[in-house]
Amino acid sequence: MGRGRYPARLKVTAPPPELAERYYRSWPAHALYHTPERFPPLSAEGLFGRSAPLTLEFGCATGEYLCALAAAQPDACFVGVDIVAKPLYRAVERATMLNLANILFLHADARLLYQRIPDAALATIILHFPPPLLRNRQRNQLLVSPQMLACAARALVPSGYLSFLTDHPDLFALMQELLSNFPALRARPASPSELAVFESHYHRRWAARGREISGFRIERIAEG
Ligand SMILES: C[S@@+](CC[C@H](N)C(=O)[O-])C[C@H]1O[C@@H](n2cnc3c(N)ncnc32)[C@H](O)[C@@H]1O
Repeated sequence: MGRGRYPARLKVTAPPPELAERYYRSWPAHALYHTPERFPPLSAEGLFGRSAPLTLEFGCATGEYLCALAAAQPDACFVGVDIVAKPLYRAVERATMLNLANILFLHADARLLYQRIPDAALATIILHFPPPLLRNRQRNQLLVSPQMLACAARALVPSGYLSFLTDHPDLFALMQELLSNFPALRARPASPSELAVFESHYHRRWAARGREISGFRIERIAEG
């Protein structure tokens, strides 16, 4: 079954400079790879200049889910990352309409960001409906990976958690298999309604197609 071309079809334009300055950063892959020290640490201090619980969404698309969280929790900070720019332009429109002061969108490859996240910088990581790139030639593009889990095990605060949802049974099984190598992370299967405060565009889309949606709540174990 096709996964759709929704972001490619979006009719949006790049935000004007004042809104880009407020809500949008672009961290190009070649610069992140060769000169990562040019970029600030991915933390509340580094990006917002304040100390606050930080939620990071890998693959946030149009920011629908993250903007709703940011509006509900004005004292916390939120960063949405996506490798495609167009949906992030829509995310900036949403943040502007809601006049949010606690959210940023980062145009970047999540896989190159792990190294920029300091230890214990994140309260929550959201990984909802990442693309199931399970063919051999796509495997190195997967966000469900040992590198992402190693990042979570180190970058989450103790008792912080990663919320993972997928409509793809093989991706769920892969996550389960990888988790067994991370004793610092305690995972339990969790229902979509426990993990998501509401259903995003993709959530609704896969549910409407009758796909079973499953997830894990993956917590960093607090040191004893
Ligand atoms: C199916 S959408 C899910 C959107 C959102 N999380 C939701 O729940 O509705 C997956 C998103 O992951 C993004 N993505 C895929 N690989 C990525 C990567 N390496 N880094 C950042 N974003 C990525 C895609 O561009 C796409 O917007």
